This record gives sequence, C-alpha cells and structure tokens, in this order.
Amino acid sequence: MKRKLDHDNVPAAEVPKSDGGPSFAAFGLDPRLLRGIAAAKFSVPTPVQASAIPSALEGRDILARAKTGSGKTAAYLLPVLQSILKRKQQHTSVLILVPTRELAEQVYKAVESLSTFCAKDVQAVNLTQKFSDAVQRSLLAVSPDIVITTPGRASLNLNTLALSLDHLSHLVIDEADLVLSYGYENDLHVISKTLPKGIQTILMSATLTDEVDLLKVQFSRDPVILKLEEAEDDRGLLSQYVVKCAEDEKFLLIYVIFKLKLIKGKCILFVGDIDRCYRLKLYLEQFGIKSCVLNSELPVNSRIHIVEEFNKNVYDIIIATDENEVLGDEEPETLTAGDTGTEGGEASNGTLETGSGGIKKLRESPEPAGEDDSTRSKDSQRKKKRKNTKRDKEYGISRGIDFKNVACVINFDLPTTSKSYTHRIGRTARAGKTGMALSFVIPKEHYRKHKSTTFPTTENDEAVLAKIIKHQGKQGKQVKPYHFDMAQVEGFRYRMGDALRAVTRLAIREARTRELRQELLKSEKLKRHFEENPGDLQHLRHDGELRVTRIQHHLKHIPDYLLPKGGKRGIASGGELGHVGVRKVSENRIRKARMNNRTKGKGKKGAALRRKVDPLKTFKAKAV
Ligand SMILES: Nc1ncnc2c1ncn2[C@@H]1O[C@H](COP(=O)(O)OP(=O)(O)OP(=O)(O)O)[C@@H](O)[C@H]1O
Repeated sequence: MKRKLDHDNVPAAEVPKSDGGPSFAAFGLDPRLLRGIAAAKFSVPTPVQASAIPSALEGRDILARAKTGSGKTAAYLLPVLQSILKRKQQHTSVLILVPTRELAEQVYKAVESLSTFCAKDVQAVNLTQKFSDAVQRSLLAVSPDIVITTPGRASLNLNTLALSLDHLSHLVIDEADLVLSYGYENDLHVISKTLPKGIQTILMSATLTDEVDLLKVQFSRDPVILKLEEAEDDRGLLSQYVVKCAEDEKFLLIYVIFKLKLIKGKCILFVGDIDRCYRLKLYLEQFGIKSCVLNSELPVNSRIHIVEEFNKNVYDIIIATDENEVLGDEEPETLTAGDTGTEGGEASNGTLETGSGGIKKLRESPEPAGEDDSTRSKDSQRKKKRKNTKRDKEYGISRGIDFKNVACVINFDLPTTSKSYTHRIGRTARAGKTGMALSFVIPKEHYRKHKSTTFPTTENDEAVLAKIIKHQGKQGKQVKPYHFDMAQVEGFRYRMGDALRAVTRLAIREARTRELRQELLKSEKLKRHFEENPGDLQHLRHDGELRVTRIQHHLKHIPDYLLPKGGKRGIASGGELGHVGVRKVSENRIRKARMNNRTKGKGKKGAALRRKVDPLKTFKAKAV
C-alpha cells in the first residue's frame, strides 16, 4: 500500500508547549512535524520519546527498552521523519522492520499521521500487503522515502532487486525482541549484508533479551542504551486480578460478567487456540452477546479492519488467539501434538502462510464429551487437513498492536509463559490510561473435570501463575485474587449448560469455515476499496452471529428472578461492594478510597474513581 501524504493547504496548527518538562518543540523538530504532533494530540513527549529523540537527532545509534504502550513508535518516527525533511533528493532512506503485518499497518498509519502536514515530502510504503511481485516492484520503483515491512518481505525484494538500500540512512527494528523469534534470522542476515556502511540504527523493544543483544551486535555501532523503567505513578494504572475456578466456571463467569455488564468498556479475551475462539463466540452468541474473532487464520485485511473498527468503538469484545505466542526464555510447560511450526514462505497471492520455525504454538482443542466415534474419526481426518491449513506467520496481536481504550484484558485461558502474559496485558492501560487484567486459572484438582470445557494448557495454570506473580512482583506490581460469590451466580448455571450443549464440535467447525469464507470475501472487497472508498466498507461488520447453533431465544434475556438479590437498587446501595458477587479478599487502595469518599459524602467522585480504576467495580444489574 502506498499513499501520498498530501496536505498542501493546512491551517497553522498549534505547536505543543510544555509547562516546564520536556516539550516536542525543544527538540528542534521541523514545524510541519510539530503540527502533526499537535494534530495527533500528543501534548508532551513520553519518557521514551524524551530520551530517544535527542540522541537519535544527534545521529547516535539507539537501543531502547520501554514498556508496551509507552510511545516507542513516535520515538523513532520523529527523528527519521526529521532526517527525510532535511534531505532534498528522494530515495529510500529509511527501512523500518517489524515482525507482523498488523504492526506494519499501524506504523504506516503513524507515519501518515505524524507527517500529515509534510505534503509530498514524505512518501511511505507498507510492503506487507498481499500484493503480487509486480505491484511491489512498482511501489518500490519510485523510491519511497520510507519502506515499512517485515524482514521476510524486505529480503525477498532485495533478492529480486526491487528494493535498493544504496541510499539508506536509517534502519529501524521495531519490537526487536520479537523479530528473531518469528524466524527471520536468515532474512536479517540478507538485509545486514546489503546495508550501506555508516547508517544509523534504532532498535526498539519492550524487553532486552539475548535476541536483542544479537541484533545489537549485528546492526548497531556503540548505541546509546536506554532502559526506561516504569514510573511509580504508572504502575497503578493497571490492576491485575486472578480468579481461580473450575473449567466450566470460566464459561459461567464470562456469561455473568458480560450479561450483567460487570465490565464497563472494551475487552479483549485471549483464548488458547482458534477452535476455542469459536467455541466462546458461539457460546456468547447464545446469550445475544456479540463479539469478533481475531486469529491468524483470518485474512490480513480483515484482521486490520477488525482492529481499526475496534479502535473506533464499533465492537466491544474481541476474542483473540496469540498463536505466535513467544515462549522466550521459559520452557513451555505443555505442548500439544503438532506444536512446532514450520518455516513459512512468503505468499503473494492471497494464501495464508504456515507458522515460523522457532515459534511454538498451541493448537487443537481437546475432544469434548458426548460426541460419537464416527464424528470423531471424521473429525480426526479433518483435523489432519486443518493442520495443513496455512496460517499467517506474520500474525501477532499480543505484541505491538495499539488497541485503543481497552478497559480489560481477560485471559480466558492463561498463557503458557509470564512473558506472554506481560504482552497480553500490555494491550490495556496504554498511553497513560487505566486498565484491568483478569485471568482465569484452573487449579490442578479441577483440571479435566469438565471434559467439554477443558483446555490442555490449563493443566499448568498454577505453575504459570506462580511465575507471573514472581515476574510482576519484580516490577513492583501485584496480581491480586478476585473472588466471585459463586452462590450468587449459581442461578445462571443451567443456562450455561444449555448454551454449552448447543456449541458442539461440529458447530465450531462449521462456524470456523463459515467465518473464514465470509472474511475472505470481505477481505477481497476491503482490498479493492480500502483506499478509495473507506466509507463504503462500514457495513462490513465482523461481529455478526454465525448462527450455526440452534437458536435459543430464551437465553438472550435474564428473568428477574435470576438477578442478584436486591436487584439494581439493592446492589447499588446495600451490598458492601456495590455489585454482584464480586468480592475481593484483601483491602486495596481503590476500595479504601471509595470507602473514604463514601464517608466523606463524595459519592459521585468515588463512583468516577471506581470506574476509572476498575471496570469490574461498577455493576448495573441490567440484562442486555
Ligand atoms: N506523546 C504522546 N502523548 C500522548 N499519546 C501518545 C504519545 N506518544 C504516543 N502516544 C499514543 O500512545 C499509544 C501507544 O503508543 P505506541 O503504539 O507507539 O506504543 P509502543 O511503546 O510502541 O507499544 P507496544 O510495545 O505495545 O508496541 C498510541 O495510541 C499513541 O498514539
């Protein structure tokens, strides 16, 4: 995709000023960039921007580690855009390497936004779209200033001589800790051999791992190393909770949470594999709760569209897999058959690719109880077939993707490592906002006790949780227990059972195939119209009912007798916590503040605080 950034006649925008702290203006950036910054509503630089931009403008190589959501993209984009604006001739001077297609699109959008007042002086290309070789060649023929791509795409185009790095002045590797684990080692080798001498490199990463060290040695010269610790104030932005429950109770609680609107705002639910996405979507569908599915099987255009629409608040719930879960330095506790990915090649004709080597994946769901053998043997044949279904190696949503205003990340299935946990929860509490992470954990004694809802990796939940707590503890963060009053939600159990029974393996398979078919069609349309007529595509929703299960209309409504004792009023005024059955064991800061406010008669303020810090804290006993 290539767009001219053409805004010739622009009103003078206000240049952001700071009140004493660092300001963007103090960096000596081009006024057009300052206008772009103002238009993006960035008032002051984030810490990583404040420390990286001046060194980068001095021409130093940079290796920066900063937490997810801390504004790393602008930290490297502003200096490279500045260098492009200073130059007169047009040639490809900046190569930005990212591990995934989604991230490439996001970086492209950030370039577009920050250089919106630079008229034709900045041209950028996102090479990760599924364009034919001929189209890619024509995009590169005009020597765009910035090429954003994955290492795989870059090396492919270097090999065909479509991409020339002869005039390169800047190389950026975003999510540097991830690119090697995506299996791009050989591609990076090809790129490093082609780079001209003396270029400036910027490596951005959320963690400093051995992989990042390798990249530093390969690409950097005496870099300034920036390790941005999280500010004390920011630590409180994210509240982390864990709920220990039985396997089927995950389904019970998620139903209660959404149906009774215990969570305010947008949620991302992470599940263990693609089938599990559809199992949960179909299950929630039974209750009239709409959600979108996001996984590596969907076409890239659909994935990008889903994220964009989610960011525009079109959808509230995304059920996602993070199949390219990076296991990092921890050993995987359990891996199911067929876990190891194979090296994936680049596809240019719309086919999806296999996972990359070095990345371990968790795939098939266990067999649910109550299905006959013939179904099962047919299933296993199809399963084999499905194993060959190509997945997108460049898919990755738990890393780098800027989901906006996510109130809560729910680990419906706990990830298998604390590193994955960190990246998943990094999708909320971004850019100074508050957020919450809620994780379901299956205690060992409950594992495999409810066959139709069991999931293999949960066998090790407790061990993984211990690592998560330790890891978060090292950063001064707490993962607190959250207790639902199961007696209060018990009344919903038979409805859960009804809904679960309707979500058979067959229904899941059908839903998965149907969704893929629909999304491929949408993706084609998106591809053709994305640029010219974005307005035309608004009707392309991704959260429609899949309708493969029998419709049980009665499940969509909650009869009064099921509502928690005392109803809305009783809950709001009477109960100690002010919401149904959600009881925290220990005292905490928020609760104390609320109690203080109550005693001081600051009801409204207290309510606002509650909402801001913990979406689970407000409860309206209202059925959707
Ligand atoms: N100076 C700023 N002021 C306000 N918002 C900002 C500023 N810089 C960046 N942002 C916003 O913060 C959000 C997160 O930024 P960005 O995606 O660059 O973070 P990141 O550190 O790259 O995160 P990740 O590691 O998850 O990719 C974005 O929505 C971005 O627009």
